[in-house]
Amino acid sequence: MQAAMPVITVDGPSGSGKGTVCRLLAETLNWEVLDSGAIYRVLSLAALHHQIATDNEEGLVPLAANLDVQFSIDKETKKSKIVLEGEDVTNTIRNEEVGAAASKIAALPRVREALLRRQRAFRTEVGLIADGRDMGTVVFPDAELKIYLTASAEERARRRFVELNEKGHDVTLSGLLEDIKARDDRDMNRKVAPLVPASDAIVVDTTEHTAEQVFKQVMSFIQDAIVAGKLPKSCLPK
Ligand SMILES: Nc1ncnc2c1ncn2[C@@H]1O[C@H](COP(=O)(O)OP(=O)(O)O)[C@@H](O)[C@H]1O
Ligand SMILES: Nc1ccn([C@H]2C[C@H](O)[C@@H](COP(=O)(O)OP(=O)(O)O)O2)c(=O)n1
Repeated sequence: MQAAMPVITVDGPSGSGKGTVCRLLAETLNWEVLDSGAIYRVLSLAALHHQIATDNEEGLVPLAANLDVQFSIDKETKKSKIVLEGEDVTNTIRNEEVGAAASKIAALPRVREALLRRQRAFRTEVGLIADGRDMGTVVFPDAELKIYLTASAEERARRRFVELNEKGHDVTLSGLLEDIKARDDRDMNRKVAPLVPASDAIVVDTTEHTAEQVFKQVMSFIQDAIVAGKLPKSCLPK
């Protein structure tokens, strides 16, 4: 039987820089990315389309189990594309309302259970960078390297403000800070798979660091894992 491919997990709260670091890592190592948050976001949009409330666990479980979603990478732009029930939802799922609804749905134990197999199926021919909240604790507890990114809520709200402003969204810094705190509270205090660093995760506070600095630091952890024999040397580019 073929050995399971290596996994690097990157967990942390909203705006801590997970997506940015995961994209850079995937490009450098030429590995696949699992954006697990996008799965929860897509499910919350599907629930909206099918008029299923975010607390209706009975209704959400079959929707999660049969979610008609495709993740792909556009060959020309190299950007990821997400299609739900035939509709391109790549941008729609990124707004804060969908994020908040995703966080509510994500608190339901049977919904999480229904999405487990779909997430684990991302571990295929090459290595996997897994981005989320419970990648190191629940989905890939045997991952070769686990990173937990964090930053102050104020800095994370500031980052989102800059990002959404650039995209032309009408948002306020105080509103985003409130949203981020509410989401942290829900994600960290739910009963199943709460957002916590795995006991064997390396915690990195990114508040005072640029994305480039954080990426370099994570690359140094990869080097350490190679020296320790946890990751194969072949995972680094020639
Ligand atoms: N270390 C950093 N310093 C400043 N801005 C950052 C940093 N890391 C990411 N960003 C920016 O902050 C925003 C949120 O980052 P993102 O990677 O989407 O976070 P997450 O996936 O954890 O929610 C993006 O606009 C990104 O460009
Ligand atoms: N592995 C995961 C990923 C996301 N979630 C939930 C909780 C999060 O608030 C929402 C949205 O996650 P997402 O990673 O897209 O959010 P951010 O980009 O970090 O703002 O989904 C989860 O419970 N478990």
